[in-house]
Amino acid sequence: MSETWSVDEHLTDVLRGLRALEPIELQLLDAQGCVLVEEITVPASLPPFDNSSMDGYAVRVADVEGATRELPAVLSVLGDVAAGSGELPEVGPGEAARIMTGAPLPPGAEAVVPVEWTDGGTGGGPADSMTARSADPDGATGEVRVHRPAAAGAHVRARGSDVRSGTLALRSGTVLGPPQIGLLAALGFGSVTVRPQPRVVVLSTGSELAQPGEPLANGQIHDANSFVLTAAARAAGAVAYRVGAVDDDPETLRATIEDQLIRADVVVTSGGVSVGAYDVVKEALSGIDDAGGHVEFRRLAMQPGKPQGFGVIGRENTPLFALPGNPVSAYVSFELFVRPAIRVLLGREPARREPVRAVLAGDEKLRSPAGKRQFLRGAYEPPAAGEKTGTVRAVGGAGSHLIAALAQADALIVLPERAEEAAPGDEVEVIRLD
Ligand SMILES: Nc1nc2c(c(=O)[nH]1)N[C@H]1C(S)=C(S)[C@@H](COP(=O)(O)OP(=O)(O)OC[C@H]3O[C@@H](n4cnc5c(N)ncnc54)[C@H](O)[C@@H]3O)O[C@H]1N2
Ligand code: MOO
Repeated sequence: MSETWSVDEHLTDVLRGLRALEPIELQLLDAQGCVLVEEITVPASLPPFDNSSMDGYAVRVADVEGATRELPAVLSVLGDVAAGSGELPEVGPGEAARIMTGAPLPPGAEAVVPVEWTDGGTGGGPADSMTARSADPDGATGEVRVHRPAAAGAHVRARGSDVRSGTLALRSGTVLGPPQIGLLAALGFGSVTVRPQPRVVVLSTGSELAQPGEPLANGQIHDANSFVLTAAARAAGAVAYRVGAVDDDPETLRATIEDQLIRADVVVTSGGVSVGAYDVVKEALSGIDDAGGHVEFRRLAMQPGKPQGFGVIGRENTPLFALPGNPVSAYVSFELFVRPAIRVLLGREPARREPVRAVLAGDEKLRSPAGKRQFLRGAYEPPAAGEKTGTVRAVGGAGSHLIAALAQADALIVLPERAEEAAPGDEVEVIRLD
């Protein structure tokens, strides 16, 4: 491990061999966050039929022409048309049908007058609302007095006014968020063809690790990394499986990883990659596996996150990231290398987060080791009204064990290799973590 790689060289090497996952057909809700790989053409117009946008009365325009409170149009009510009604009355001259929002406009009717423009069939003043059918089963009989005229098409949502049959609803390459899933459902698609979410298996290593919720024996700490990395994988759009902590024993680790390969598009480990006598990941994965896979361990010119392992393992050449064990190092490494890899597998562009510029706030200089790219934790404030640049202040120090400060941060302050310090008021590069 004498050579040192830059952050950019490592990321390029990591992404070089990765391709988006092969498309599969998924049920709508399983496709959330996935990239669509087919053009969706509208099979049938939406709405599928002319329907009412108000609770009221479906009328003929000529019947309500000139109607006023003093001289109402008096129409005989044929009955109710509720949403979902399949059988519709024919509305003839002098007639009206009581109609609910979303119900099909019955033949003969040309407009809807809202119930508030009528006496609601009571013979009294203007109605506020209809009486529930359960309380007044005869509410849709007798006469209704209409107090205002309505133009043709008033309060009617025309067939195809949302989307027309045969037009393009969603382009291939669209990321399916809640509104797109809603549209697909409205169009009647139960499943779609997408690039699936990568399955990421996360395991941490270290005989000192205890499961959160369990008491600590002497020398033990709770396993934070398998949780932060699983959560980060989910936030990046993957399906993540947390295996938990494996003891510092190379045979156990090898066997655990092998068992997990069946459900992994990516494996992420934490810990055991530095130069100690118990650095189990390095020990278990150095060299070439039975299927010809190989994990390379490197030293990067960055802080935190100096020791890194990356390669492919098993028969499927599954990418494996061996991240350093310090919790901040593990998380920062994930954001810089694993997240872009997940985005590539998802087929999502851009794979990397675009950094933004921000003015360094606070009253202390930040220091950075020469020749290393440093990622300090920061709290970012977007630009104030009229400003172009936001501000960022450092949260906590540079130590890679400072997980409490990490939890207060929403950004990484990037100090480049050439910089040894940044002073308050300087413009710095920031990677936002939201
Ligand atoms: N002589 C040297 N020592 C170290 C070097 C070096 O260059 N020379 N590099 C340091 C750097 S930088 C890092 S980063 C770490 C990386 O160490 P490992 O990846 O081997 O990780 P461990 O030794 O297993 O653990 C490091 C640290 O993090 C704690 N840890 C580990 N896993 C978890 C977890 N799942 N949850 C919470 N905390 C965890 C662990 O207890 C250690 O304190 O090596 C330095 N040493
Ligand atoms: O690479 Mo280590 O992450 O500096 O603590």
